[in-house]
Amino acid sequence: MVAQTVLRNCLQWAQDNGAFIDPKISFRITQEAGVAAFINEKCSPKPDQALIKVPESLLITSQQALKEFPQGADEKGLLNSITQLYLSKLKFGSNAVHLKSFYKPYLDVLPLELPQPYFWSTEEIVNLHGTDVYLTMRDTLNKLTKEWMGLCQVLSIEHAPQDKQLLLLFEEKPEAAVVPLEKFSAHINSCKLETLTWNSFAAYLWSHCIFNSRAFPRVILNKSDTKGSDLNEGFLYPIVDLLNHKNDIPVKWQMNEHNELCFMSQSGGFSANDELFNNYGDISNEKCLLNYGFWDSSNKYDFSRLTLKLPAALTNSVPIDFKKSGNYVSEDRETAILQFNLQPSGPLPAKLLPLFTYLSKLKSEETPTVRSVLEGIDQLASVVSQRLLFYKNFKIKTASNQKLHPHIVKLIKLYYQDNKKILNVTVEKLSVLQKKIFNANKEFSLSFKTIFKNDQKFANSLLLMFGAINYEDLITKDCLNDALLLWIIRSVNDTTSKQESFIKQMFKQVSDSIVIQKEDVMEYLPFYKKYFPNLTERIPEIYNIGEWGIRQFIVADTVIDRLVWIRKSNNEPIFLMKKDYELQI
Ligand SMILES: C[S@@+](CC[C@H](N)C(=O)[O-])C[C@H]1O[C@@H](n2cnc3c(N)ncnc32)[C@H](O)[C@@H]1O
Repeated sequence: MVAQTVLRNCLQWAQDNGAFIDPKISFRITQEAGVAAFINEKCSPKPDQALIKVPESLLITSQQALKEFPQGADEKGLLNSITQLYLSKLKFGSNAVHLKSFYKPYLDVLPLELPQPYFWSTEEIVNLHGTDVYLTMRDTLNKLTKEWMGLCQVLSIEHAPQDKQLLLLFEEKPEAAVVPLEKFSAHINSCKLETLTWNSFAAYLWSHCIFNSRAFPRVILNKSDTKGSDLNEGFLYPIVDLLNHKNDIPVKWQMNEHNELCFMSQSGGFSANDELFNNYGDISNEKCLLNYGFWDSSNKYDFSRLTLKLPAALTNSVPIDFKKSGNYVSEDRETAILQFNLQPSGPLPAKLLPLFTYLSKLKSEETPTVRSVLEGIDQLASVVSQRLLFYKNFKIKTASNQKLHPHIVKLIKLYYQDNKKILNVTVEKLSVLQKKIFNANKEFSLSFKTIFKNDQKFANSLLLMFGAINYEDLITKDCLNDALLLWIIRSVNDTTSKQESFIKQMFKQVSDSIVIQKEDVMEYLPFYKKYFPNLTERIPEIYNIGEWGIRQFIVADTVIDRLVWIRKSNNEPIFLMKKDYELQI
């Protein structure tokens, strides 16, 4: 944490060089969030009233960086990287560079020790294993190292001796291979921040994290040369970058006619001791953690990410453009990776249920049906529940002789807790949605439990056959499917009843179109012999009426595939009339 004097010197430096800081603001150092700005007395600044004005000459931009590294002038895509390298040089260059720098008071206020997880110890990072944050960090560090190596090459900068091992890791690996996160953390932790050399990877990582957590977009400078340039290009904005973040806070950054970049808060009124916040963008906790090193459990923009790895052919068969919907991450010949952000409140991600509905569609269903959507919800709930187990089972891992930083342990626990909460809510949402869809289509359904209750004659036959006294016994005795097959044939043979007509219709449809091979008959024969002719003789009032040939069973099995949805929550088979379901895709 920076010292009071360092903070005071920075504020003084800015004011001595033309910055304006409204006297109603004071900056203090807080335990939870480092430097923070507070309002001294009750006030209501007007929406266009600048509370802080910083002359352009105090900003650190790519222009200054290019003066230091003119070889990079043609590398338009590398401007942020070059500015970050420049910041490394300013902060960690030999004392002479640093001490002489105009920016010294500002550089001193930039904390050496950063809270972002890139600087956590290997023992702390192990606790992120299996999370999205872990994968993002690993991929970012791989990308960043390559970017830094390329930059050093373009700018003819020698590598620092302490990076030898790190460079070897990349030289030994084939281009596409990824270096594990633990290798990076071992390397980063072996570097002492106080004695970093400016051209080292750790210094570049520090700069990258400072830039990521403090830079502002160049477009706000309103420069004529901004047009057509990289929208991601950033610059450092001393003093205003001392403000902490809050989602939804309305703020404005604007250049005035005196070339001062102004900060306006549009929150309306403040009470004494209110914190004056900036708004870094409405960001999720994952971003808060990775880019800024903090977590806010009340964050309404939070989400839990659901990553799905599916066979590419399967995703391609679904008529949804995942690239357009922003769910698509990558694809090789065999696998497609899709991501969906599950939010604590609000609806499910738009394309998630359609995806699972299409994946649950039978060949015999040309379009999504009530059955496929109900089945899709079950499949999705099972995927979410599996992920939920991962978060639920988490326990902090630590080697007995290793002390983890209590603040980091708190962040890790919050990460798991809040992801768990979101996934729990999602499972609940899916269950409510499933009930809603089922109830809306109840008149087109027939539960086997009800059939069992109402058809006493048939239930008695099952008692004789399986010893099943009640419906639950069918499940425990593992004969539910056999009972279903027998009942379908009984119902088809019962020509007097007008009920269950959709089942009879489907039976006829399958029976008319099915081509039965010798192998099918062989497959069903043992099952058939188990019951026939025994049943015909013992219970002729059911099993000697109509047709009970092996063919009937083969057809009935297909009818089950097409019409029966087994409700996951209680394993109950329910006949659903084939009915289109309109999905919003
Ligand atoms: C742009 S700087 C703000 C000034 C910073 N507090 C400092 O000490 O220099 C961003 C950093 O401030 C801290 N920060 C910002 N907003 C925060 C918040 N709402 N809660 C906790 N820390 C926060 C994080 O460490 C973040 O990386």
